Amino acid sequence: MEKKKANINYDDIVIHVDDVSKSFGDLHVLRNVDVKLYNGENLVVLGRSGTGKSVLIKLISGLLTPDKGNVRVLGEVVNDLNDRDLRTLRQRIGFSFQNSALYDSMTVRENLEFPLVRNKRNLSRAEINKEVEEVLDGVGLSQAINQMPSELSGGQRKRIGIARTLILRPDIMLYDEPTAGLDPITCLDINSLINEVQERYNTSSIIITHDLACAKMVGDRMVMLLDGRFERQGSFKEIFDTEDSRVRPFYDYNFIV
Ligand SMILES: Nc1ncnc2c1ncn2[C@@H]1O[C@H](COP(=O)(O)OP(=O)(O)OP(=O)(O)O)[C@@H](O)[C@H]1O
Repeated sequence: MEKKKANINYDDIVIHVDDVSKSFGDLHVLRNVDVKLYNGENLVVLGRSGTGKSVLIKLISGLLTPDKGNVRVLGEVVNDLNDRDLRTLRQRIGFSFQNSALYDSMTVRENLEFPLVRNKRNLSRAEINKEVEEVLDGVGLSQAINQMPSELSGGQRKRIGIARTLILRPDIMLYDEPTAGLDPITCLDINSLINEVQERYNTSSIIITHDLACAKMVGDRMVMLLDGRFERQGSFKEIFDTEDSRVRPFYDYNFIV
């Protein structure tokens, strides 16, 4: 399923990982990596386990600093920011991670209120209710407002997790393996949601995935980490139009085996 053309502003670079290298001792994870995320774009990052995709996300969110090069996010050089400015910047980034679980003892409403109350302290009760209802509607789960997470399916919990991130109206969304562990129909559902979020909230997103159907459905552009570099960039077709033995197995495993 090909993706609908998105409204991308190629004059506005939202994230620029600019000639970045990162090593841990003798392990050279990223070598002179250069990648840009444009305003309104969904960028898919592919790569084998252990190639440095999480390291890339940690560099973008300021949890790691590069050995060389700069990471620019929303006009700020992340590696130059002090703790307070980094916290402010992180509020503009939504993280949808596999382990960003919901609080089991709270209802869906309470789960969604939590980041709002913590980050926007001066909101009235009516404003909080409005935000919660709007964002739940946005992920198609208005009816779940008073349910406990344990009463929801894996796909629904994932949707609520994304809603909890969206409630702070981030400019950027970072999705780490959004379809991992979900059945194919729920995967389709989550992929559609990622595209709906892009359209409705005008977000720019990085999606890390091993699921090529997901990559194809949500990605406006793809990059593949190979031996510490983004050697392959482009459309799905451009990435996989190769006999490179480091690349072919991704395609073959997803679509042929
Ligand atoms: N803080 C750290 N200290 C030492 N080594 C690290 C650290 N963080 C990551 N690494 C190493 O860097 C390499 C890349 O790790 P990373 O977690 O980015 O891989 P990944 O591509 O996200 O893998 P996966 O798809 O399995 O999640 C791994 O070999 C990992 O052990």
